[in-house]
Amino acid sequence: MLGSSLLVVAALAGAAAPQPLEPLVQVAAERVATADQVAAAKWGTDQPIDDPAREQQVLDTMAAKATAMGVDPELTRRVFRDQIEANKVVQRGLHQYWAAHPDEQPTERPDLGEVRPVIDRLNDELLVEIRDTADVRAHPSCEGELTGAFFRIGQEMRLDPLHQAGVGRALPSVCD
Ligand SMILES: C=C(O[C@@H]1C=C(C(=O)O)C=C[C@H]1O)C(=O)O
Repeated sequence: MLGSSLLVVAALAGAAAPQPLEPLVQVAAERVATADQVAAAKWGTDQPIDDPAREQQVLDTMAAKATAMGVDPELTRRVFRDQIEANKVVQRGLHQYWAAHPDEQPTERPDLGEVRPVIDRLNDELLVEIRDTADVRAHPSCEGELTGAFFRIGQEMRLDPLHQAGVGRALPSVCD
């Protein structure tokens, strides 16, 4: 009897505590990772990193979807503004790196028209996470949870410093 209780306690102690913001940070990191493809699509073309029309479309689309899902559209705009800035941090970093290291420039040019639907899908996933984390985002422990998730996901995905910086830029509006 005592033995089996101890086993239960040991199992509970070993089980990872739920980390409610990790899925959100994971999606943000996957979105940041798309910057590699976007940067390669634009490299060597006259297509600028900043595309204000596309940004407006992302913000308006996600705000409308948020409203339909009962999520605050202004919060949604802030969070997605940060995702966009984060993506551009990584694109700029890569363009600077490639300019300085010609050997490492991309040898193929992805089609931006194929990358953007991937970003659209991640946008939808992120909005679901925003909706599903309302309680933890409003809690005083949010910043601590977020910092922990930021470092764990960075390690799990083996992010390099540029991408880790990108994910950091994606997160300031997450906690209420
Ligand atoms: C990712 C792109 O580059 C920039 C970043 C965007 C984003 O993160 O959604 C949107 C437009 C561009 O300013 C892109 O052009 O699609």
